Order: sequence, then structure tokens, then C-alpha cells
Amino acid sequence: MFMHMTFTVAVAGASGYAGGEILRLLLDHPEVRIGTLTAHSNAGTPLGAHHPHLRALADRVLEPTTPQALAGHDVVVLALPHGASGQVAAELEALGEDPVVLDLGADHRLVDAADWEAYYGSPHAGTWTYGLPELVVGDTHQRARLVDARRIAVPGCNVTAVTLGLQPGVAAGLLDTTDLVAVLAVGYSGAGKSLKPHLLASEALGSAAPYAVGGTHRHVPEIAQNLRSAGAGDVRTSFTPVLVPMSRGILATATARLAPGVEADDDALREVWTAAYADEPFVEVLPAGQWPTTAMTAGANTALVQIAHDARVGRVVTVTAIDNLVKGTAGGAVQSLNLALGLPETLGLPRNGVAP
Ligand SMILES: NC(=O)C1=CN([C@@H]2O[C@H](COP(=O)(O)OP(=O)(O)OC[C@H]3O[C@@H](n4cnc5c(N)ncnc54)[C@H](OP(=O)(O)O)[C@@H]3O)[C@@H](O)[C@H]2O)C=CC1
Ligand SMILES: CC(=O)N[C@@H](CCC(=O)OP(=O)(O)O)C(=O)O
Repeated sequence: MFMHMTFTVAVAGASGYAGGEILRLLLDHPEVRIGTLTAHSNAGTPLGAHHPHLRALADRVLEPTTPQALAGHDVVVLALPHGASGQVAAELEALGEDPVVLDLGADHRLVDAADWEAYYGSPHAGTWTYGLPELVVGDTHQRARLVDARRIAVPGCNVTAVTLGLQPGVAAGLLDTTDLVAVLAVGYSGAGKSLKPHLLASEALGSAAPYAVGGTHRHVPEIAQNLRSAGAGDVRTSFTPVLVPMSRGILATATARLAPGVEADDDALREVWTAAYADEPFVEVLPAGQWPTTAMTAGANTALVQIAHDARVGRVVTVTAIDNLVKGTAGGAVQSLNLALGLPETLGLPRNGVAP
């Protein structure tokens, strides 16, 4: 049993998609009181102008994102563009504040500063405790490190899907990680709420569009970092995201050759994946023959996984569906926050999607 306590949570970037989604979840979280909400260009406007579905907070006026506005809370959520979150976190610390800070952006995810500089082209802000409880770390899981953590770097949404799909096979030594191929169907909310001409409905509806092709996507080093944590040596991933006309969701198809000398059929693979996630509240391997869809995970903090062996080409095929805004961002953040605060990991988090 845990002691009931109320934690005050400030959300920076509350006008955006990730900020709005964590507010949706926190409004139904029994141990949380929502404190200051901030924005940037939309400071001074009411939250209801940006998230009409969050009716209980409709009249809350967004303050400018300053360390002073975020001070005095138990928890601060940074739902800001990368670069901005590192700066705000440093300013908050300079003020002598030590809340639990969740960075939903990329600034504190990577361990290797050279990786950061190569993919983001700016100085590295530092490395925080990585917020993927299910990540395999040697003989244990990342959740052990999240208990009592004060600074949490929430993973990228594409990374979450690819990591959860491949990780059991990597941890069991079944996969050749030097030849990974990941192709993802990605919903538009992943790109954030700010106006981008190629995301206008007139451009995007009825069309599928690849982006960050040819190994340039910023999630490539983060995937490698996670799979190395799970036991891989060299990790090489061909990573291609494809925007598809849906507002939420990621369907990640990640494939790999079996490691030299390993033989496995569908049933053997399913046994490994199922055992790996048997105790996970938010990762499910579907029954044989059933494949994940994004609709099955919409609104839920659940990742759905299926595996097959394509014997003709000698590749293991994993398919993983998540809601980018829930398990891929805000839900994963609340899951890690629960661990950091000593609360049950599943508190306030939906497991079932809203399909159709
Ligand atoms: N969307 C997703 O599926 C995912 C997002 N993330 C990460 O979460 C973070 C937020 O993303 P998302 O909500 O989608 O983005 P949005 O564009 O929807 O929201 C961005 C938020 O940050 C504020 N903001 C913009 N520029 C600045 C600045 N220079 N300084 C301070 N605040 C600023 C905006 O305020 P205003 O409205 O006032 O301009 C807005 O509140 C990003 O780092 C993103 O990479 C991670 C995983 C998935
Ligand atoms: C559709 C779209 O653009 N999606 C984003 C995913 C958002 C995310 O995870 O971003 P960060 O790692 O920067 O936090 C992308 O692929 O970059």
C-alpha cells in the first residue's frame, strides 16, 4: 500500500499536443493537482482555446514559460521543442528548485554527447534517467532506475515502438542487430501543433509521405542506445518513417535476420516475446495470427506486438502499434512519474484503446 499524497504538477508547453495529452491523463490521476500551465507564443490565452476537450481547465490562463512560473511545484513537465527544454531545465535548477522534472523532448535522452551533436547539431544538455520502464538493462529493467528518479528523459515515440518490438529478440541473443530495417507509419500529431504547410489537411489527406529518409532521423542513435542496453553489440538500423493520414498512432514494422547459427519458427519466437513481456502491464504480445493496428491502441498506454519468421527471406518481422501521444509520450511519462513518486506504476493510465 502507498500513502495517499497530492503532488502538484506544472506543465510547460501546455498549449501543444504533448502538453495537452499529459493534462488529459493527469486530470484523471488520483494523486495529482494541476498547477501552473505555460506556453510561448500563446501565453496570455486560456487553455480552452487550444484544448477544448479539457473542459475542467478551460479558463486557466497560460503563463509565459519562465523558471519563476514553474517554481514551487513537486513535478514539472517540459513539453517543449528540443533545445528549449534543456534551457528551461537549467534555469529552473539555477533558481535552486529541485522538483521531479520530466522532459518530453529529446534534450536529455542520449548518453553520448557526440551522438547528440551529430544528429541535433547543438551542444548536449546532459543525460537524465531514461523513461522507458520496460527497457532491458542487463539482467534487470529500467524501472528499477526510475524509482525515486528526479530527472526523467521521456523517449521518442518512434523509438518506443521500435525498441519494444525488437528488444525481446535482442535480449535473448536471437537477432543480428547489424542489419535492422524499420519502416513506420506515423500519425500527424507526432509533428506537433505548430503550422507546417505540408501538414495541412489539403496536402496530407489521402497521401502517405516518407520523411527523414536515408538514416537521417534523430531517433536512429536513440534506438541503438536502447538495443545496446538490451544486450546488442553493433547496432545498424535502416529507419524510414512514413506520414500517413491519421491524427494519432504509430505502426512500426521492424525486421532483422536471425543471428548466425540461430534457428526459430513462429512459435519459438512468440514464446520468447511472450515470456519477455509476461509481467509488463503496458506491453502485450497478441494471440497468434492477430496483428496490431493503431486503432487498437488509440488513447491507451499500451504497446501491442506481434512477431513472425519470414522463412523465405530469413527475417524476423515484428509489428508494434502504439499511440504516439500516450505510450509514445504523455502516458509513458506518467508511468515513469508514478515510479519516481513511489506510486503504483499503472495509476491513472488507460490500457484499452478506443477503436474503431
Ligand atoms: N507529438 C508527439 O507525438 C511527440 C512529441 N514529443 C516531444 O514533445 C515535445 C512537444 O511536442 P509537441 O507537443 O508535439 O509540440 P507542439 O508544437 O504541439 O507544442 C510545443 C509547445 O512548446 C511551446 N513552445 C514552442 N516554442 C517554444 C520556445 N522557444 N520556448 C518555450 N516554449 C515553446 C509551444 O507554445 P505556443 O503554443 O505558445 O507556441 C507549445 O506549447 C517536443 O520536444 C516533441 O519532440 C515526443 C514524443 C512524441
Ligand atoms: C510525424 C513526426 O514528425 N513525428 C516525430 C516524432 C515525434 C518525437 O518523438 O519527437 P522527439 O524525439 O523529437 O521528441 C518525428 O518523427 O520526428
